[in-house]
Amino acid sequence: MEEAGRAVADAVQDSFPVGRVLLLAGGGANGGDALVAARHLAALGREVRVLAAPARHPLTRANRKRLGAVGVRVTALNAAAVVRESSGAAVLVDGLLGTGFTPPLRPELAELVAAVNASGLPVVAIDVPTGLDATRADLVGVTVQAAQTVTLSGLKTALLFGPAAHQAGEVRLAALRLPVGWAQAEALATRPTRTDVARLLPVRSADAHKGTAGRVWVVGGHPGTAGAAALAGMGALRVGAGLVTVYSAADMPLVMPELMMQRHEDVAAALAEAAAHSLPDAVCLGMGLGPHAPALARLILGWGIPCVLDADALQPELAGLGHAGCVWTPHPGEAARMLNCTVAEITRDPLAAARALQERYGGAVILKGGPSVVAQSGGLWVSRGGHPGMGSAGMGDTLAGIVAALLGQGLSAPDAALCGVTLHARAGERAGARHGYGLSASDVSGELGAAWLDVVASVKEGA
Ligand SMILES: NC(=O)C1=CN([C@@H]2O[C@H](COP(=O)(O)OP(=O)(O)OC[C@H]3O[C@@H](n4cnc5c(N)ncnc54)[C@H](OP(=O)(O)O)[C@@H]3O)[C@@H](O)[C@H]2O)[C@@H](O)CC1
Ligand SMILES: Nc1ncnc2c1ncn2[C@@H]1O[C@H](COP(=O)(O)OP(=O)(O)O)[C@@H](O)[C@H]1O
Repeated sequence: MEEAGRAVADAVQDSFPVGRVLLLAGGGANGGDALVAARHLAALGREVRVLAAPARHPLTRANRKRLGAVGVRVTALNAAAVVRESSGAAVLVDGLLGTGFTPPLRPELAELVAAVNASGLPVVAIDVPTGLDATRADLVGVTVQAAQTVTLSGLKTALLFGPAAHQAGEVRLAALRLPVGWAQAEALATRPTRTDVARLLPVRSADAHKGTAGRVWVVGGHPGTAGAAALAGMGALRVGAGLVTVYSAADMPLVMPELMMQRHEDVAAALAEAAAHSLPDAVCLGMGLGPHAPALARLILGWGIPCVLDADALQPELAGLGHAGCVWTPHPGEAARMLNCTVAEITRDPLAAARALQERYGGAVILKGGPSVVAQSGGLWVSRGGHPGMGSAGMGDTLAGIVAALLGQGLSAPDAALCGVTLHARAGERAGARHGYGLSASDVSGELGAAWLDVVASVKEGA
């Protein structure tokens, strides 16, 4: 609570350095964080006013006493007091309710939230704006509209996705060292910076050649959806795969002459024959592959080599067959199929869904969206960036090829997943700046080389 309150005080001081600060403290730990923030702000010489509910949490009670001991008076919290004290304040800190809130909001709290929103003051919310259920991307009732949210320990679903995220304003993460026993039950995520990602990207020696830069097999395409496999192949080549062979049951468009396109009546037999000769560094399968996808997925998973399972290969019957080198890349519809639930259940809490997928399927999971979530056994990462123009067919196929190429260049499944979504999103931003909503997956592929250079440059720029 001490670290949390201090982080909130620092954020207020950074973003709203002048004028009186009005702090609202509920009775739980969220209110305790507000009381600690008030003490630190007072120590910095800021004029503070504190309105607090009776403290129910023992640490909150203790921090109320400490605040009194340094001469800060605490006044009873009610809507009339919020209206009165808002006048002349420069910023309001919302420490009413945090992750302990269970909807629906009780009427006295709803009245306070209305008074906060009517105050016209910029609001800094602690952990989550009051009224948001931290584990839901949708709104569950009246909610504080924050200018900034200082969230504690990790990012929550409500701060990242859907209409809930619009209530949070700019989100700052205060990574706390939690006392032993304060394990978080909810799914929390971090959002790596581009610099973090740049440090994971493969670096080649000067004498690298096509045989050492990753041999990737793409298994996809079916009459009518042959382009999906070609797009994955393009994505793989554009992030540096040395040799990309596409195995398909359909005739494919010649999109890049560098791709080795093989059409086979019996793809499984062709793959088995090629594998008997030598296995590739990574495989990417499922894009437009059609009904044979589960059987081919079983074959390829049995090889135990790094692989990406996408589209038609994302089937519930494969649960438990994943290994540490697999990356599963569902969009919410495919995720719902894999978890046997509705799409609404996936999009209501994408962090929990990504975690459940990883636990059930193994390896790493990319739950795609804007933003995408990467789940791995050690935790959850949320990607940055992308462009709304990326809502067009074939974008996911491109991503699957990108991730396979990174696996083929030696990255682990979680690192390939994180680097893949980052490069894909950055390339999407670049292509979006040129093409707007007319963006196509091929345009994104064309920007991947420049996106890679942007990510690497971030280390110098400190982004
Ligand atoms: N864990 C961590 O890592 C850390 C957590 N930290 C902090 O702890 C916060 C979580 O604290 P928490 O559990 O005390 O809950 P919190 O959000 O203050 O709310 C509890 C109050 O809510 C009330 N209430 C509930 N439902 C309601 C409703 N429908 N309508 C109205 N009221 C309702 C309930 O009232 P009651 O039902 O008891 O009358 C109770 O008084 C977290 O967000 C973060 O700020 C940091 O300090 C450090 C690291
Ligand atoms: N608004 C957006 N912002 C960022 N990324 C997006 C957005 N819309 C779509 N994407 C990305 O585009 C891809 C779409 O994947 P998917 O639905 O599987 O496409 P397809 O099946 O057509 O290949 C995902 O990687 C997703 O994250």
